[in-house]
Amino acid sequence: MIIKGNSKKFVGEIRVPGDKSISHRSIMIGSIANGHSTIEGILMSEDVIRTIEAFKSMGVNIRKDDEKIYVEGVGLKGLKKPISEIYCGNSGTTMRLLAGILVGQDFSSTLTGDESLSKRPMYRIINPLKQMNGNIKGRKDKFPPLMIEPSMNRLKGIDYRLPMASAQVKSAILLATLYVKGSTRIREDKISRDHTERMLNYFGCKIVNNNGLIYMDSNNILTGKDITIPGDISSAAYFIVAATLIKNSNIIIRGVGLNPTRVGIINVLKKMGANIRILNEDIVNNEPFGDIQITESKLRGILIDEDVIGTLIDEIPIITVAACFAEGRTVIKGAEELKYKESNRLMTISRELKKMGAKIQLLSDGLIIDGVKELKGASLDSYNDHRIAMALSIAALLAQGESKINNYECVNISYPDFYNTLFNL
Ligand SMILES: O=C(O)C1=C[C@@H](OP(=O)(O)O)[C@@H](O)[C@H](O)C1
Ligand SMILES: C=C(OP(=O)(O)O)C(=O)O
Repeated sequence: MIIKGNSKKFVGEIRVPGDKSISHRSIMIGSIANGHSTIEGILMSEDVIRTIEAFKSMGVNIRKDDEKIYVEGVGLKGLKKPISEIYCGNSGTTMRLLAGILVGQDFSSTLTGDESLSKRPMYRIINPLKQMNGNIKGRKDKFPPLMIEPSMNRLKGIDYRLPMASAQVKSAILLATLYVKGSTRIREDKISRDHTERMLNYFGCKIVNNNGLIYMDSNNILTGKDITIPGDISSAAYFIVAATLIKNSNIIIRGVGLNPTRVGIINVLKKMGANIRILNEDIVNNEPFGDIQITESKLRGILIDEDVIGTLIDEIPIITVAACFAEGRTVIKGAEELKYKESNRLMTISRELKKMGAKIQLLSDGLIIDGVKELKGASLDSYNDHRIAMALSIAALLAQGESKINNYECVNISYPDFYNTLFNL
């Protein structure tokens, strides 16, 4: 993909596709609920398609027409043994959350992934699921594939302190709790997204998240529901940063999810000096959403520390791009989790932006970014990581001269329409 720099103003209204985290959960929870669920606004990207295919392979009837997805929930115990391994592709969310559901089934299953997912850490879910009496193993007990055997109705609740801020680990435990005797208590010291808690609650489950202390009872019955999925703030993030930095820009992004555990990008950019307004706030199926208006503004460097990292974890590559154009120094700390994503994002984003003239120091748990006057076009690589490809594309638009983004097709993982929306703007 060739991108010419020096982009002219962004003006207009856009929508971004449905939230990826909520899309995965709508299929998973809809499939194991009793009765029909209708889902509007789902993200049809490679990661979410992996989740849809996984549940289809376990006998769930999932149909799509132009606008909606119809899921015939089979109930907690209604899934069937898949005829082969379940391939989770590039999707950590698919593998980790699905493992939580599968430890509660009466059949054995194997979860595999692509080259990137096969290197991502799984001990973080294997450990708590084993403590719950789940019968789950990984390669060297740490990596995919995951092999799961029936636990013979021996699953029990757990009292667990999350060792890292991870919604995927928390969600695997909560989904397994649907199949246990007793109750589960999870303590999270740092915020992670709470879509699972919100959706389980919406489907009728007894669950509370009180400032990071989550309590869930067993013996829940889930009932199918209608779900509308708000736009993905992680996808909106690229346009929010672009409109902030491109002269005379003024855009509105309609219908974006504004869950407080996800709006770190907005809080941080505002603190850096961005002109961002939230309009028309509302709530749908327990999830807040609204419109975001962004006008061009000057940014200054700030400290982004570990307390907020969980609320903007997937946005750090694009925040790093914003920081390159801010006045002064931006320090990102407590972001070690970025090393365990589709690529080591601390390393990949800093390495590629440096090719454009960025001033970035790599720390063991973050980055120090000194603002520069300009970036220059370069030949860049995404490392097959969708968030890196999109962040670099915005950097390329803002740079002087032309850039080439190699391996840009990975945007299909979370945002197949990314380049269409970008070039229309
Ligand atoms: O639960 C989810 O939907 C996700 C949680 C986050 O991962 P971790 O739980 O590993 O932090 C995030 O990076 C990922 O894109 C989606
Ligand atoms: C890390 C991500 O997703 P996952 O963990 O589901 O692969 C992401 O979308 O940036």
